[in-house]
Amino acid sequence: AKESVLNVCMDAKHHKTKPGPEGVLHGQCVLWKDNACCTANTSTGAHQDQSYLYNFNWNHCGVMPEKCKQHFIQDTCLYECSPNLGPWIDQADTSWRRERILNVPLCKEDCELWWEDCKDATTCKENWHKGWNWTSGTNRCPRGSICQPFKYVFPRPADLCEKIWSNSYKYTTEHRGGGRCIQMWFDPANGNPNVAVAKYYAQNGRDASPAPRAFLLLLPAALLSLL
Ligand SMILES: Nc1nc(=O)c2nc(CNc3ccc(C(=O)N[C@@H](CCC(=O)O)C(=O)O)cc3)cnc2[nH]1
Repeated sequence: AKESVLNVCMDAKHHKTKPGPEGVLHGQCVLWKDNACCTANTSTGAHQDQSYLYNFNWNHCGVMPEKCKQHFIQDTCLYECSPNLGPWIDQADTSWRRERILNVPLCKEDCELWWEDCKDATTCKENWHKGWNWTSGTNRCPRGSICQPFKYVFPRPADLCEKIWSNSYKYTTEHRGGGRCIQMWFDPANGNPNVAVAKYYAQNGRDASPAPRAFLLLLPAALLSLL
């Protein structure tokens, strides 16, 4: 098992160097207060429009509906606070972060509810990491782009979850509670379910998924049958 990827924080813009308890985390980030990569300040920023975190403007195509914004806040909390994303940490080497997350297997329900609650919100871009007009100090739609409902920009839930943050997430058909996918939302009364998910992927490889694994197990028999 690759223990080194368990209980770690990525080397990015606002992350702590090591996870640890935080007395108070704000609002939706409270789920991570027993063990977090974010500070209280970062958790507060996660809830603000155009916070100091990235000066990012959710309302770049009109006001983002509250039910949609909740998912973006939860995404920010997971991204900034989770100590269980180690198996998916990758080099980023951009101006604002050394490391990023890549292909975190997001639970089907979390992705689908995010899409459902945002399908009528509007945006002008598919990838929110790059290509904005920042001349005003916050991100505005670049020339030539048009504001459209999410359901046209991201026809399926997978398009939203995967494309919006440059493949931070991978859409999966794994279900919440099954221990094979990362949950953006969970009930902290039952502990953090993502601890076991990170452990599983640390042991089995971050690309572990039932179909390729079954294939790999059968591969020796298939090769022998050729002799
Ligand atoms: N799940 C998840 N994964 C992430 O990677 C993530 N990243 C952010 C950070 N968001 C952003 C968005 C834009 C810029 C930005 O400055 N974009 C510039 C290019 C900067 C560069 O690449 O050097 C631009 O061109 O718009 C920075 C951070 C927020 N939530 C996330 N949530």
